[in-house]
Amino acid sequence: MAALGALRSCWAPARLLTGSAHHSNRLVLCQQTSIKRHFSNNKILVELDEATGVAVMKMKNPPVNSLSLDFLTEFSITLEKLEMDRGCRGLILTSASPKIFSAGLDIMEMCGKSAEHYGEFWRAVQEMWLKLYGSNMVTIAAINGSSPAGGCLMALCCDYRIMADNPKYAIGLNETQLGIVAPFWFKDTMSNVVGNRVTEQALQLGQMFPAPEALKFGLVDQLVPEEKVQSTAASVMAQWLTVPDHARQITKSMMRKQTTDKLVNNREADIKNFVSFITRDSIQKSLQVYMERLRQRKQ
Ligand SMILES: CCCCCCCCCC/C=C\CC(=O)SCCNC(=O)CCNC(=O)[C@H](O)C(C)(C)COP(=O)(O)OP(=O)(O)OC[C@H]1O[C@@H](n2cnc3c(N)ncnc32)[C@H](O)[C@@H]1OP(=O)(O)O
Repeated sequence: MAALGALRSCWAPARLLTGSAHHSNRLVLCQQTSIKRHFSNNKILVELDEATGVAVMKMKNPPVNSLSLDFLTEFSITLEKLEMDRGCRGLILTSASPKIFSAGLDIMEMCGKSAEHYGEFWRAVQEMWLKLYGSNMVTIAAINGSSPAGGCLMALCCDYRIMADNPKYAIGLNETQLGIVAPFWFKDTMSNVVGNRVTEQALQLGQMFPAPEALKFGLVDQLVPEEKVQSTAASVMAQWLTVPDHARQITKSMMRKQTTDKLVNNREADIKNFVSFITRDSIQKSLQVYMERLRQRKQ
C-alpha cells in the first residue's frame, strides 16, 4: 500500500502542473456551474467537487451511524474509489444527521453471533482503519455530534478534527466502560494524536471528553459553532491543499507507516485475538448488560 501510495504521490504534482491550464479553464467554468459528482449508496453520501478536488463523505446509517459490517464494507469501498480517483485530493468526513457523528462499532455485530461472523466483522474494522489512517488524501473530520469508541477512532484517523462547540457532544475511546479493551492499533492512533500519558489515563477510564475538554487535551484541533463545522472544514481543507501533494503525502506516510505496519504484519493474529476475546461468556455478558443499560437510559 505504501509503495503504491508513493508512486501515486510522485505523479500528483506532475498531473497538477500539466493539467493546470485545463484546470483553470475548468475553474472558470465552475464559477458559473459548480461540477459536483455524487457517489452515493444507501449508507454513505459522497459529493465530489471537481473544481476543488474535495469530497464530502456523509455517514448515513440511522439511528446512530453505528459501524455495522455492511456499513464498514460500503465505507471501505467508497474510500477506495475516492483514493483511486485522481481528481480527488481531500476528504471531509461527517455525519448526515447532526447530533451523532458515529456511535462506534455496532454492538449487535459483537453479540450472539458465530466465530466466523466475528472474524469477518473484525477484518472489516481493520480494513476501514487501514484505508482511512493510510489515506493519501488530506482527511478532515467534521465532527457534528457525539463520537464514542469506533466513531472516535475514525475521527482520530483524520489529519485534522473540527468539532461542534457543544458540551453535550462527547468524544473518546470508552471501550473499558463496556467491559472490552481497545486494541493496540486504536491505542496507537490515539497516542499519536494526544501522547502517551493522556491516552493511558483516558483508555483505562474509558473517558468520554465533552467538546471543550476534547479541545483542551488535543483530541480535536478546533471547536466552532455547530452551523460552521462544514464551512470551517472546507476552508481548512483549502489551506492544506496548498501544500504540494507529493511532499505532504510522503511526510504523512513517514509519520504513520510504523503504526500501520504493526497491524499489517499482524492482521491474522489480531483477528484471532478479537474472536477469542469476544466469544468469552464474560465479555458477551458485559456487552448485553451495556446494551440493556442503553435501552433503560432511553426509557
Ligand atoms: C486483550 C485485547 C483483546 C482486544 C480485543 C478487542 C475487543 C473489542 C474492541 C472493540 C472496539 C471498539 C468498540 C466500539 O466501538 S463499541 C461501541 C461503543 N459505543 C458506545 O458506547 C455508544 C453507545 N451509544 C450511546 O452512547 C448513545 O446511543 C449515543 C450514540 C450517544 C446516541 O444517544 P441517543 O440518545 O441519541 O440515542 P439512543 O437512544 O441511545 O440510541 C438509539 C438506538 O441506537 C442503539 N445504539 C446506540 N449505540 C449503538 C451501538 N454502538 N451499536 C448498536 N446499537 C447502538 C441504541 O441501543 C438505541 O436502540 P433502540 O432504539 O433502543 O433499539
